[in-house]
Amino acid sequence: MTGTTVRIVEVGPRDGLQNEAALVPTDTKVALIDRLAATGLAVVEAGAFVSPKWVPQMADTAAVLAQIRRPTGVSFPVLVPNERGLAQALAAGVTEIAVFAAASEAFSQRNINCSIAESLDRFAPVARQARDAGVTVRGYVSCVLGCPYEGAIDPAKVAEVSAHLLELGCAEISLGDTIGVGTPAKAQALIRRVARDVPVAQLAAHFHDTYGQALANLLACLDEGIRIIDSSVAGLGGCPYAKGATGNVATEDVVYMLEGQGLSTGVDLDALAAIGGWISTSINRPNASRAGRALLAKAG
Ligand SMILES: CC(C)(COP(=O)([O-])OP(=O)([O-])OC[C@H]1O[C@@H](n2cnc3c(N)ncnc32)[C@H](O)[C@@H]1OP(=O)([O-])[O-])[C@@H](O)C(=O)NCCC(=O)NCCSC(=O)C[C@@](C)(O)CC(=O)[O-]
Repeated sequence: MTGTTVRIVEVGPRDGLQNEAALVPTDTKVALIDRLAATGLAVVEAGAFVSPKWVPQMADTAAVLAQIRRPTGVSFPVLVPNERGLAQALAAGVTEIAVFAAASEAFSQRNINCSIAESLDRFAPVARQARDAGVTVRGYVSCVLGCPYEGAIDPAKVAEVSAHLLELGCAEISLGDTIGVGTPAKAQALIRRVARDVPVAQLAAHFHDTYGQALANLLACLDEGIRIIDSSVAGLGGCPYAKGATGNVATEDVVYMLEGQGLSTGVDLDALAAIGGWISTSINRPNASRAGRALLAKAG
């Protein structure tokens, strides 16, 4: 694996901040995204065109997109739940969107107020119109290793939803352990099952770190050929539907582990650690990155 490149999808400004109770000022979001985009990250998820009643924190996504610098080589995808969200995304000049489904019926209802089948029907015209406009589409599947309402999830269901998203034209499918309950053997079994229906090169691992298993799970996924990892600077985030659920695995921790394993990320870890420290202080939350805290302590 040494020398292999792993693409990191930074989801902090979206998945991380969407759960903050206090509204984060637009200027802070813009500064966060601009700083992240200067670290060597190729993808920084910038927001979501969802209902502001459901997720008030993402209500300023258009304003954020209007103000960020957009350096060449960095993409700034946004989440889109329906055609209305797509229209807003296209008006904002995005080049990449993500639709989001779940492998759990109960989670799908709570998150987007419809069944899995209804969500996939809803995404069909979204994906088609996006691709017609030259916009790349990513697909998320939530609850791939467990659901706060349904408990264990059958990997075959994850494979079925993932394959459907692929058929709709998603360029890649991100597998979300939304509540961070997975363990390495389960993560490995999941990837093996899903990879029977979706090429592993088109799969991303999106792990929350609630039970402290995310890095171990990622290693198991890397062994299975996964080369796209979602993570959140300073481990920002949580899940409104699962008490105690923490944010995504911290980007600093992922970069530290990958580079230590001889894998290449192209990301400036010291710069990332500084951003993690800054955003944690700015929004008054603990910095959840172990590597970030260690690097900041070392730097004095
Ligand atoms: C899907 C809906 C819209 C259905 O919501 P609904 O209430 O069933 O739909 P609706 O069509 O009846 O719309 C309700 C209201 O929202 C408005 N609306 C409708 N669409 C939009 C839009 N695009 N932008 C702005 N406003 C919108 C619409 O106009 C209406 O406003 P009202 O008439 O009541 O004033 C809603 O449930 C929703 O927005 N859900 C978003 C939930 C969300 O963002 N969750 C977090 C992201 S997923 C995630 O974090 C998991 C992930 C991806 O990270 C992976 C993992 O870790 O598992």
